[in-house]
Amino acid sequence: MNFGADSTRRAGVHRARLYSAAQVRELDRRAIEELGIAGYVLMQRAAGAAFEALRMRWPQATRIVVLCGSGNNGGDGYEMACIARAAGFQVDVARVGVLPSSGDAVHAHAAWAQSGGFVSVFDANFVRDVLPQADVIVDGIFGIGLSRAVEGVAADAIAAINARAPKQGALALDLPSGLDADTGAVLGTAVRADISVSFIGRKLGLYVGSGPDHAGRRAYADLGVPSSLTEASPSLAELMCEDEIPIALPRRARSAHKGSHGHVLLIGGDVGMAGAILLAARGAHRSGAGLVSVATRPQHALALTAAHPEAMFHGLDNAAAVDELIRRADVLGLGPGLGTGVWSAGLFDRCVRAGKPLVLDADALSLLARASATRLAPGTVLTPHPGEAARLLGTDTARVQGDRIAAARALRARYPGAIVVLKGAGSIVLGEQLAICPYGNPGMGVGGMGDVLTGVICGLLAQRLDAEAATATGVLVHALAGDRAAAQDGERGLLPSDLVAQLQAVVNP
Ligand SMILES: NC(=O)C1=CN([C@@H]2O[C@H](COP(=O)(O)OP(=O)(O)OC[C@H]3O[C@@H](n4cnc5c(N)ncnc54)[C@H](O)[C@@H]3O)[C@@H](O)[C@H]2O)[C@H](O)CC1
Ligand SMILES: [K+]
Repeated sequence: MNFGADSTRRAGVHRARLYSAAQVRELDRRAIEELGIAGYVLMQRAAGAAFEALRMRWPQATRIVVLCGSGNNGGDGYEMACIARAAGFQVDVARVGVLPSSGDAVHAHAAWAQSGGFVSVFDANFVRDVLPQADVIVDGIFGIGLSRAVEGVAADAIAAINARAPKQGALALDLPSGLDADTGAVLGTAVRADISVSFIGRKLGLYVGSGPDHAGRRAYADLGVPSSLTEASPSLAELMCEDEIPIALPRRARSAHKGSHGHVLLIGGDVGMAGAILLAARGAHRSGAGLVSVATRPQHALALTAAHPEAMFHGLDNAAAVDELIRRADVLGLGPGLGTGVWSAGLFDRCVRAGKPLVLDADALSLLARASATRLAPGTVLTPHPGEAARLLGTDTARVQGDRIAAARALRARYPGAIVVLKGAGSIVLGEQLAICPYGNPGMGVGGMGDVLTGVICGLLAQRLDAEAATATGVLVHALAGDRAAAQDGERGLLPSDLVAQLQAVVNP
């Protein structure tokens, strides 16, 4: 399967592009009208690519069931049935809804019928008698044409796919049916696939919202649409990739010394919340900062020094004492365990006015939400999770999660020039570019992981990456370290310190 060159070259790295349904339709149209690639040929290529992906994922499979909707996604399914049968597979096809009545899918259905193929009606009998025989179920119900919440027989078909036996696989054509191609929202119900094969352009919805939960492994086939076309067409976002790290973090000069790698000042750790600022300090050190200072409550300074002697811990009785520490630092990270009381608010005001590279996280974001008139210096990094984003936007978490891209854009509109991280499955980094991180895992849904991220981003800023590069690279490094930690002993029980332990390997690829 050809992995397309639908990527953008950033600093020598190929970042795949992510598209909306409308943008892919435009690509389809231009491929057909400008390059003369017939829509039906694209459909045949889509079916061929999907069949190749099926063979690679399930090499022992000999029997498949293909569930076809009434549109061109169903057309892909009929074509795939023809190819599988010609390859010697036992193939059962059922229509979910009506047969195609227009478009290329009509030809595909005709090809299946002319090859002697039969089309069953998807119903309870089919679920009882035929579906359980399949090694793999192919989801050709809906693709980018999904336009409303799924119900009726389509919902029944999706439920049947999701109730498949553990030994059965599910391959989604273009998108898991029921998933919104643009936002990754589930419209009523959606297939949980083992693999989704996306055609011509990778759909953004596979990487954000509920996409990561439904897509399974995300494969892609360009169907022979040349990069000259995809590169010239608008896309919604870029997909971060591991290859960026050695480009963003070049080898160090042999003559380097601790002053060469910047000085981070982390501020937080209000009474009883010292752990958060300690995790941030470790994150900053493990991402390569030369010097790390921590401004915290006096009663924590001694214990923290014992826990992480590599950093310098300063106990502050009052906020004014932080001015000298800010003067000596290159980068400020504010928020982990900061609290929102008088001491905390005084530190917030001083950091926001300091005019130094600044990362605001956790309680600093709560203080920012309260300080409605605050203007942030361009390049300030905000790292909210969905709940913090909702507070900053004056909305609720469900709205943020319903369209994460829109929420990130709203945050950047509210704080012009800020670099926004919207954390969660498919973390979003919005600066000049909109980038999605496809790495990370549910084991990272543990308190403290965000504190580490704050430290990592500060550490990269201290090494003179620009705000957007430091933020994107920091999110990428953090997620990859989380995946390495999960690969060791699993996701459940994963701790921030396990992720910290993987950082050094990730930042030295
Ligand atoms: N040349 C091309 O365009 C290629 C397209 N490919 C495949 O085509 C689909 C998009 O096909 P389309 O016909 O536009 O829509 P769908 O098949 O995704 O949807 C079918 C049909 O269903 C109706 N519908 C929408 N929502 C619902 C709902 N909730 N309940 C019931 N019915 C619904 C609506 O009328 C749709 O038209 C694309 O994803 C690719 O798989 C080829 O792969 C490449 C060439
Ligand atoms: K589908």
